[in-house]
Amino acid sequence: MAPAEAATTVHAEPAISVRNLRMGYGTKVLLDQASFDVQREEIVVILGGSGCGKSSLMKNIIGLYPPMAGDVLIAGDSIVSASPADKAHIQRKLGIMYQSGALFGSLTVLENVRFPLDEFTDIGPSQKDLAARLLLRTVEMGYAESLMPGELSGGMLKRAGIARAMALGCDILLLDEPSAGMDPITAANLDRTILRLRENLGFTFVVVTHELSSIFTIADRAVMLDPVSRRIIAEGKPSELRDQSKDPRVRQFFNREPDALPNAGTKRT
Ligand SMILES: Nc1ncnc2c1ncn2[C@@H]1O[C@H](COP(=O)(O)OP(=O)(O)OP(=O)(O)O)[C@@H](O)[C@H]1O
Repeated sequence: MAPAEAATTVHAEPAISVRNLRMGYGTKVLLDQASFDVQREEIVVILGGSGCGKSSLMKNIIGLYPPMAGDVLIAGDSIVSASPADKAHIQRKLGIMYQSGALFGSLTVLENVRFPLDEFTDIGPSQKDLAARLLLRTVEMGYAESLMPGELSGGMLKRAGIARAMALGCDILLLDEPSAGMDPITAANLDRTILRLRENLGFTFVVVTHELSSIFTIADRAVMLDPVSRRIIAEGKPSELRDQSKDPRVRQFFNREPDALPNAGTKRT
């Protein structure tokens, strides 16, 4: 394929396209009529109250659970209707890091990052080590390769988790609450890593997060879910949603306002 043609093809489709999705478990619907796109090299955050289905949406996007209705396209290919072989091929474009970072406690950091290469590739051991070292350097963790997960801070665990998620050559990363529970400096360092991966390597990100400072730092767009209506209630640039949304639930979230007190305005006797 000629370079010009390749460039056209690469940018023709959104990285992720969620189309009219209904998802949930059993008969319980968590989200319905959800449609949004994530463009290549975009950072989109998924927001919403606890239990509204953010992690479940990630799992539907990566094809771990089938939606009740609708479709999810990855670079134009449906992950929902793909054959098992095609689905595995599509999933190679996606890397996911769960809330815990989920490293194996009995393996060193380097072995953890090398693990997907051991499982899914037949490249030689020294090439695997080299690839794993490069990935660790990419997330500013080169110095920690021989440490055990139990010796890492929360921020280091997340970074190693990102390196492992990247190991199989994906270009779309889905991160589930990457900065939850971190001190502000560690969280800011992780935000910088995410922005650098986008700038330097062209990664696309979908990030579930509640952290307002992180949202305003990294997100090009936010998609907000609502557990009551089970719909997407807002989509757009975080600063515009904060300042211009007509929906009080959206303004409340972005301005970090508490709920109104039930008896507000009545005088206590
Ligand atoms: N595998 C499952 N089977 C059945 N119900 C599930 C399953 N996974 C999650 N749920 C339920 O679906 C709902 C949404 O869960 P989910 O983890 O997607 O929400 P969330 O928005 O990511 O929450 P949080 O912000 O607290 O992490 C919850 O009520 C949860 O108990």
